[in-house]
Amino acid sequence: MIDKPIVVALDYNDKNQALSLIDKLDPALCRLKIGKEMFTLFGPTLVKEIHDRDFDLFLDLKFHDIPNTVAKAVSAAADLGVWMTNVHASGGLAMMQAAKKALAAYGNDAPLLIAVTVLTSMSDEDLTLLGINIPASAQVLRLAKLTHQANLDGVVCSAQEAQLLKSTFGKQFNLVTPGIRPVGSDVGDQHRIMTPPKAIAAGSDYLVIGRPITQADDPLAALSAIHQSLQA
Ligand SMILES: O=c1ccn([C@@H]2O[C@H](COP(=O)(O)O)[C@@H](O)[C@H]2O)c(=O)[nH]1
Repeated sequence: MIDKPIVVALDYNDKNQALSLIDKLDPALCRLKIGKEMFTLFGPTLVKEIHDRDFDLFLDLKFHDIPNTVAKAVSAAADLGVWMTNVHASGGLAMMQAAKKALAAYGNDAPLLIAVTVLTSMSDEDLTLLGINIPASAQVLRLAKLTHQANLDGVVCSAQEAQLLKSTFGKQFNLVTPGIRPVGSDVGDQHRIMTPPKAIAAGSDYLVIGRPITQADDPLAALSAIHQSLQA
């Protein structure tokens, strides 16, 4: 198991609420993620406030645009000093290659660049509605191949595809898996889910976990129970 596999997804509309949770967390034990909601509300200032607290930050903005625009967007993310950022693999090979090339200028300071395959909220039926008539796992594999070809650092997928992708692309290709649900927690809008220990056993490198922690009555206790479940 990778060091610090848990990435807490902070999806709050209240910065103080987020900071009050962050201030109770230990940067030696977990990483953090902010996405479209918090970055749109609080921008680079929040990124700095999180970095000031010594956390590795995944800036989950899922860029999906023409190559030139995405290359500039990932460079802007790199300028913020984030640990990881991402694009949508369905933006295509040329877009992912342009993004990767833009980060070369940052050398060892470049963030990890990964690509979203199929959102964990989507089922096979949702793909059919988009005219994609193959199972989600097959579409994930197809987009992961493109991502690997573009030399990105890994993909966002569900833990349900982790075993297939690890055996296809090997250890170095990072698998970042949202849709993590401890036994008994609300599934919400997620479809392709797995528990934390099963996700690690399947080959997930990073477990992105939001509401099971942030919406818990005691977020610290929820996080600590997940930690414990991974040590067993
Ligand atoms: O396929 C994806 C890509 C990103 N996400 C993000 O992960 C978290 C999950 O939060 P939960 O509350 O644990 O469901 C959230 O920020 C999503 O934007 C994803 O769920 N699936």
